[in-house]
Amino acid sequence: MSYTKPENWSPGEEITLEPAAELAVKSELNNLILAGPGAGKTELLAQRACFLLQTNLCPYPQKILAISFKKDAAENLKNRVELRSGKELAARFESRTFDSFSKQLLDRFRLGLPDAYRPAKHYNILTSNREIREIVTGYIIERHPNQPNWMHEINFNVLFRRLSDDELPIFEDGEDIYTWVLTRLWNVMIQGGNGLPSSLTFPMISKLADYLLKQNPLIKKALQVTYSHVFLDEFQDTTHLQYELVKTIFLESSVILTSVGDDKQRIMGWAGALSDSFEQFKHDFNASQIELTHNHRSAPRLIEIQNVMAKIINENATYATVSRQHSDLEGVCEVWNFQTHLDEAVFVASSIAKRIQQENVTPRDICILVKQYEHIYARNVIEELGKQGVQARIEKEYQDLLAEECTQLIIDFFKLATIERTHDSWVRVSEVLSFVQGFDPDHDHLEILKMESELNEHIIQIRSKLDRVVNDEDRCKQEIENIIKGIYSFIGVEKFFRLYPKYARGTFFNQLIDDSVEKLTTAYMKYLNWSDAISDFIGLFSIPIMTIHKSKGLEYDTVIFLGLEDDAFWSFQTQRAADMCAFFVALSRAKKQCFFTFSASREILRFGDVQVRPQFNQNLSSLYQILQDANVTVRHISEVNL
Ligand SMILES: Nc1ncnc2c1ncn2[C@@H]1O[C@H](COP(=O)(O)OP(=O)(O)OP(=O)(O)O)[C@@H](O)[C@H]1O
Repeated sequence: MSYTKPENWSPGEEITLEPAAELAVKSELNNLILAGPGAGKTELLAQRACFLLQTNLCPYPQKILAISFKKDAAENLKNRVELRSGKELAARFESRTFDSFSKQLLDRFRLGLPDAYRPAKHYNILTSNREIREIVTGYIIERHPNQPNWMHEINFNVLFRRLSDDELPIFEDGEDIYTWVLTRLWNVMIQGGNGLPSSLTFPMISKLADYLLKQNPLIKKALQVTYSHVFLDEFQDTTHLQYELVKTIFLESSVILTSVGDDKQRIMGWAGALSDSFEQFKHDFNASQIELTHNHRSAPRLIEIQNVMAKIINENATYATVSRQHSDLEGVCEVWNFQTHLDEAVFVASSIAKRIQQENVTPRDICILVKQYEHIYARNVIEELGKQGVQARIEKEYQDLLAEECTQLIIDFFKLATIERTHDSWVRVSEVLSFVQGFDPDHDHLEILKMESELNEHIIQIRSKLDRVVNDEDRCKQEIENIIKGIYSFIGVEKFFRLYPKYARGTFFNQLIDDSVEKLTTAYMKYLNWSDAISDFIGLFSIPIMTIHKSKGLEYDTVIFLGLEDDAFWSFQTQRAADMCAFFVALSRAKKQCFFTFSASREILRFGDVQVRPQFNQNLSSLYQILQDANVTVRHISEVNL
């Protein structure tokens, strides 16, 4: 492998780094990089990874660890690095979510925990507080029926918080009822019994990983040697637990940390994001602060509005400047007012349809955002879009599945068997196969040629099977399932699991395969041709609909936010800062156009029922005032306009 000298390294073709970004890319110190939306924070991490790998400043065989919040963000970063530096170098770039990183630590080093805190090998993962409450009220009461009336003294919100906050091991303190419950809760969740499997939540997993590293300094040392550099993306949303784990592993080591973030996009406060993560990081890691000012994403008019909002969220916010790719007047932001959600649906759907038909915009360039309950807020818009021949889908049902390597591989095999020009898929599949087989691309030429010829054969077989799929849902599903099983037995499931150990545990892999089979069947039955079915599965034909939380880090030509109303922002009075940040995230996803709707009546969820209710914007009046001050047009759309 030949490496580039640091002084000769340059970023990719379309990328120009502002001086502060170049400094951050090449720095050999701990840095906190602060920048607004679209400033290229994620891009900067990708560039920095390429710089460190291509120059060998991350010296072989050491690795870079990048931690993101969402699976698709981690995947996106990994893909950008792979694209620029090739799979071989990118193999030393480990891009993960916090949850997957802490789970991997626990799974690998579980035996380093004392018995009392060692979960079963195949523990269950719980994702809701409701399940924990059931364990407390069911299992603990059953085992300790004679305890005093402690249930009445327990505030479950405090208990949930302390389950992830209290240091391990927990010591019972007679003065503190919570320690009594927590000791038993940890015990029953770790050991399981009476029909309950060993069960953990992700915060508990993080806590256990932290505990195990504190107990085993040698494992900690090994991690410090494994990684030369660590990246922390979206650092504004780091929780206390996550930050503790980072400190436990990397504080006072020679590992170089780069954190990037934007305090105006802090929208995970409800999930325990630290409010002073930037200050803590600078202090603990003696990190320098670097600020970026360009906005590479949005048109000038939108940046103008973002700048107004940014100052209100944080009076010290840096003024974002326009990157050169736009003309001065570009960018549209409007509020659309309707009498009913049905009027809203008709107008939104026809505006979208018009834009797609007349302006060369694809469904994937447009995004519909809501604050919560996508299926309620967007139901009528989806229906109206359908009438106009435009598909829209609730993206969370696909986002995680499509970000998985095992799903991407299935898509690549299907593309190779059904679509003609698929060079990228060929390269990806043959790279995975070489990796799985342990071939060295510089030396094992003959083996790779043989493998590629077998791959070709296998693809021909898949093609003939796909050609025979019939217009019968059950048989179609069965055939797709067989083809996918065939793909994994061709690759070698055990070997594939060694490359991605996350799939070897529990039923995760099987669930992903079942889900892919289900969704591919639905897509095929819709089009009865494979090229369209695959495009549909990966979402090319549909407008994505998601919550603001799910839209973090993403960007679209046009963003339409449905329901800028008091009911959607029900906590605005008590959580003004968090809701302003959420609004800012929505606004800043748009490259060219951003619309917010208000409807005087709409369907909302009330006491478990969907009901039509009048809507108001009094609680949001300060937000509307900001939009008015920024000269955002408010359009009243009546039946006449429809
Ligand atoms: N240096 C650059 N030159 C040109 N384009 C860039 C540069 N950096 C980023 N971009 C482009 O600008 C857009 C925004 O970049 P990116 O997603 O990295 O921003 P971000 O700061 O992470 O945004 P956010 O915080 O809003 O999620 C992307 O389309 C990216 O390709």
